[in-house]
Amino acid sequence: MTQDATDLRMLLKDPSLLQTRAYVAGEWVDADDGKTFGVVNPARGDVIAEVADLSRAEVARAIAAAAQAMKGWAARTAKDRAQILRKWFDLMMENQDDLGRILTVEQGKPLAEAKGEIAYGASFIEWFGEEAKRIYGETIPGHQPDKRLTVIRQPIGVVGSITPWNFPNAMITRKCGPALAAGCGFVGRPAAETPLSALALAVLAERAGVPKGLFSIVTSSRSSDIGKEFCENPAVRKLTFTGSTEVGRILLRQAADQVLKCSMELGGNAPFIVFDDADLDAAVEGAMASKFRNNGQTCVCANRIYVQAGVYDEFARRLAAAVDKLRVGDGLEEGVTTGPLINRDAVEKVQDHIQDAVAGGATVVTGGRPRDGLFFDPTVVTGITDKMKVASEETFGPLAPLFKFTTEEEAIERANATIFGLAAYFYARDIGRVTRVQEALEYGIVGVNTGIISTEVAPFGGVKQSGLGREGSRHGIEDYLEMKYICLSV
Ligand SMILES: NC(=O)C1=CN([C@@H]2O[C@H](COP(=O)(O)OP(=O)(O)OC[C@H]3O[C@@H](n4cnc5c(N)ncnc54)[C@H](OP(=O)(O)O)[C@@H]3O)[C@@H](O)[C@H]2O)C=CC1
Ligand SMILES: O=C(O)[C@H](O)CS(=O)(=O)O
Repeated sequence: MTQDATDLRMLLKDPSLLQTRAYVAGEWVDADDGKTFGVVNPARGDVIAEVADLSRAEVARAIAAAAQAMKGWAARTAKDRAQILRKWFDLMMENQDDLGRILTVEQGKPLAEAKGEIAYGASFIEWFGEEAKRIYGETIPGHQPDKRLTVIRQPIGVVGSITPWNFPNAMITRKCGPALAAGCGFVGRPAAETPLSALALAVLAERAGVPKGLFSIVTSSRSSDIGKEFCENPAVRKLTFTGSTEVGRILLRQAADQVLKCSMELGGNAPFIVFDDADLDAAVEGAMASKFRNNGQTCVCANRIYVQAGVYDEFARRLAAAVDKLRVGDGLEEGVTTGPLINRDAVEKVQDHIQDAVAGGATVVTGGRPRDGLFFDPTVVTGITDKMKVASEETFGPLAPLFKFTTEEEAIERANATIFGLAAYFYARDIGRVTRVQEALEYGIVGVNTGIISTEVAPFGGVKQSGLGREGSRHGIEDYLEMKYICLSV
């Protein structure tokens, strides 16, 4: 499919938001060796920008600058830090349309969804600006007459951040929001596929008054090198990562040498269970929202859809009808609901899961084929069994595989039979069943009669091999603080 090359600057009200140099220690810089890497529009296949390709040396400078800048930043009052974060939030919302267009062009999601991510991402900056003012300590009754005991909480230090391509704005703000609110310095390395959204965030951080050097965005195609700098540089005291469990394991191994504190938001394999007492129309609506958000490219997407035998055929029929209404295309086009996948590997993974299922006897009810470029049919497949790849691997694409079950106990056992434990969903109306199932599911997040759970006010994170720690909520700032116990002898 030949289409005009994307001229992103023509799409923006404020073209200065489109930066291709890295933001290091308060300056916009090229790589020391002048190298760049290309950023591709997944909907059209054209290179939309050449971005500075940094090595460890530039990242080390960003870390040193963050360590220096955080001394003054941590000494400011919480209210002062909160006011600057609030200004950053305001600027993100004022520029929501431009930030959304940059995000759509580099990641692919439809503009309406991209603008939704900007609001979601901005909400973490707003939320943690408020939480900055609630970092309380405590006093403890002394264990001896001459002892006065207190506990204070202080910023952990410089934070290294590595984030994925599927939410190029919100995954960064879900980390830098609490980090800056706590008084930390922050060095963020965005995915090579989607650096432009991160650089636009840095433009607005500068305008909001975030001190030079405190916040850096280090763009690089050499992800492994940057990860090693974060894990080996003694000035880094915290590593926060969102991405696959496979890469999370690599980083945890590397972080062990320095006993580096880590937050890990990793892969998922979400079950979506429809019981025979469910509101079927609501269940279809929830399955559509959970499964096809970001074209299935989120870690909390329904990956396995279990339907009780009595309603299986009717649910499959209604879901296929809803899927057929989706409109696949360039996210900048009006009315498009489903963009491209991020790259060729992603297309091949979806195709592999479908071919594996059909080889095992499953039936494609609708969709099932790749289209031009990186586009793929939204797909529903019935007759899925636990032996198929889609039962144990995360598809990360627009495939809705329907498993049939008979009893509540069987559904819970099969839903929990995975190394992952991020999000799970189920639809039922019997209050006894709702109570039993929500407590029995081994997941960090459970959606009951809803397919969308993401909000800045609630703790987001997984159990088992889906991660360590929580992001968002009043808990999300804890990972950026250290607790100090002071024993004063009077
Ligand atoms: N739990 C959650 O919130 C999320 C989980 N994921 C999971 O990630 C997978 C797909 O996303 P994807 O981005 O491909 O995940 P990856 O884990 O491959 O990449 C995530 C980030 O890590 C970087 N990276 C890759 N290898 C290394 C390394 N050795 N050292 C340091 N950094 C590295 C990548 O850089 P680059 O891309 O430049 O190689 C990217 O910025 C799925 O399994 C999905 O479930 C994704 C998003 C959110
Ligand atoms: O990376 C992801 O998939 C996000 O964490 C999912 S969400 O927070 O946007 O729901």
